[in-house]
Amino acid sequence: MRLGHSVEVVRAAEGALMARLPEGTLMQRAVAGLAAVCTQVLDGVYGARVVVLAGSGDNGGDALFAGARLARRGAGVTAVLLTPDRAHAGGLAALRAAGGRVVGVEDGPAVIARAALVLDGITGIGGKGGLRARAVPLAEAAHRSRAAVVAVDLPSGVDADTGEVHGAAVRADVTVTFGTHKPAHLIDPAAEFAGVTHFVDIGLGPELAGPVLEALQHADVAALLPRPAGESDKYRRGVIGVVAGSRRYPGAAVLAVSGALRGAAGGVRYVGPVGDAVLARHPETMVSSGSPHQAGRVQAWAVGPGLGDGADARAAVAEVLASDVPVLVDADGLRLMDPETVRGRTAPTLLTPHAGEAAALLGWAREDVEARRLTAVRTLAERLRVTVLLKGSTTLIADPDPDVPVRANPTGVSWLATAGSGDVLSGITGSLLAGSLPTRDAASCGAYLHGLAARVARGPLSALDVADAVPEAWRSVYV
Ligand SMILES: NC(=O)C1=CN([C@@H]2O[C@H](COP(=O)(O)OP(=O)(O)OC[C@H]3O[C@@H](n4cnc5c(N)ncnc54)[C@H](OP(=O)(O)O)[C@@H]3O)[C@@H](O)[C@H]2O)[C@@H](O)CC1
Ligand SMILES: Nc1ncnc2c1ncn2[C@@H]1O[C@H](COP(=O)(O)OP(=O)(O)O)[C@@H](O)[C@H]1O
Ligand SMILES: [K+]
Repeated sequence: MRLGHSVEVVRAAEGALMARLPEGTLMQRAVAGLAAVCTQVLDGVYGARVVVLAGSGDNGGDALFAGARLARRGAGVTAVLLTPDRAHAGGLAALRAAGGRVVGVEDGPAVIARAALVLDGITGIGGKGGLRARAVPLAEAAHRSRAAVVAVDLPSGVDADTGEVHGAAVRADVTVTFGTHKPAHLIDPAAEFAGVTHFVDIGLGPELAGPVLEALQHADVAALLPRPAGESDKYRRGVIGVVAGSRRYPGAAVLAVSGALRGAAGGVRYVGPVGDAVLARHPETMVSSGSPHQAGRVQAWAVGPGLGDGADARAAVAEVLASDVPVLVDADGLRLMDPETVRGRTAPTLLTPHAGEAAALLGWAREDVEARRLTAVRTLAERLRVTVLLKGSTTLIADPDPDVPVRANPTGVSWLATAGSGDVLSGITGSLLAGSLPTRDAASCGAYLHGLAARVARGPLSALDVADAVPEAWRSVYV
C-alpha cells in the first residue's frame, strides 16, 4: 500500500526523529537519494550543466546540497537564489566549496535555457499558495527548456495536502519525495505536475501517524479479492442485480452487465426493458422486465447507467434504494435518486459520479470539483453519509467516516475516457459488492481492475474492450 500523509503528520514525525539523530542527518539522507536520482536522469554527470533553483527554506537546502554533490563529480552547477539573503546557509556554503556558482533571479531564464537538468528547490512542504511572482519566470523557463526538471519533494507551487494547484507551479518530469508520499503526489492536478515520483526512505516510517490517503498496489488488491472456494456455488458467491439501460440507451445495459460478469458475483440478474440486447451479447445473464423486487434475490444492486429519466426508471431507483442490500448508484440513477432516502439507508450505499454529476449533487461548478477533488469527494460522502467514488483523471474513494483515509486509484489511464467505460465500472464494482467485499474495498478494487484492464488492452479502446480485458487484469494482480 502506498500511503499519503499530511504535512502536519510529516512535520511531527520529522521532529520526533530529528530529536534522536545528529543535526542534519535527515537532510543528508534526503540529499543522498536526490543526488542518486539526478545521476540516473543525467546522461553522464561530468560536464553536465545543472541549474539549482533555491528558495529560502530546507527545500532549497536539499537542492543546494544535491547540487554540491553533482559539482564534486564534475557537473557545472549554477544556483539561482530566490532570496539571496535568506538562502540555506549550509547548502550554499557546500555548493560554493564544490565550485558551484551563484546568479540572481534575473539571470535565471538564460542559464536554464542551456541546462541539462533543473533542480526545483523553490518550495517543498512549506510552500503556501501558488508560486510567488519572482519564481514564475523560472518555472516557465524550465518548462520551455529541454532540461529534465527534477522537483525536490514536491513540484513547487502545488498544495501538498490537497493536490490543488493555485496559480503557477513547476512542471516536473521527476519528483523525488522523502519519508512518505503527500496527497499532491497521488491526486490531480498536482500529481500531473509531479511527473514520475521517486520515493526516498529517510527512516520516517515508524514515526508517522495515520495517513490521509491510501493507494492500493497489486498485493493489496490480490488480498482483498475473493477467490471461489471448494464449497462455493453461484448463490454463495453472490448475485448482482443490474438495473440499467432503456430503449434509448440499450448499450448501457450491455456494458454494465459485461462488467458485472467479470466481477466476483456468481450470477448476474438484469432488470429492465432491453433484456434481449443483453442476452444477445451475454446469454449467461438472468433477465427480467418487471420491477426489481420481482427479479429474485440479489446480494447487491447496481443501478443507473442509461436509465434515462422516465417514471419507470425513477420508480426502479426508489425500489432498489428501499432494499436492505448494498446499492451502487451511477449515472442517471444519481439524478433520479432522492438524496434523503440515500442518507437514511442502513445498508451500504456507493455513489459513483463523474465530476459533472458530483458537481450537480454538491451544487458546485464542474471545474471546482476537478480542481478540488479531495475536498469534493469528502464533502459529498460526509453530506450524504455514503461511500463516494469520484471518477476522472484521479479516481478517489471516500468513506462517510471522515477519519477513514481516502483511497486514490493508481491504475487509471486516459484511454478510459471513452463512452460507456463508466458503465463497465459500475458492473465490475457492483459485482464485487455482491461478492461481499466491504463497500470501500469493492470501490477501490473495482477502480483498480478497471484501470488495469485498460492498460492490459492498451491503446485506443472501446468500453467493451475494457470489460473483455478485466479477467486478464484480475489474473495479473495475483502474480
Ligand atoms: N520533513 C522532513 O522530514 C524533511 C524535510 N526536508 C525538506 O524540507 C522541506 C521543507 O522545508 P521548509 O519547512 O523549510 O519549507 P520549504 O518547503 O523549503 O519552503 C518554505 C519557504 O518558502 C517560502 N515560500 C512559501 N510559499 C512560497 C511560495 N508560494 N512561493 C515562493 N516561496 C514561498 C517561505 O518563505 P517566506 O514566506 O518566509 O518568504 C519559506 O521560507 C521539505 O519539503 C523537504 O524538501 C528534508 O531536508 C529532510 C526531511
Ligand atoms: N483522464 C482520465 N484518466 C483516467 N481515467 C479517466 C480519465 N477520464 C475519465 N476516466 C475514467 O473513465 C471512466 C468514464 O466514466 P464516465 O465518466 O461515467 O463515462 P461514461 O458515462 O461514458 O461511461 C471512469 O472510470 C473515469 O474514472
Ligand atoms: K520543490
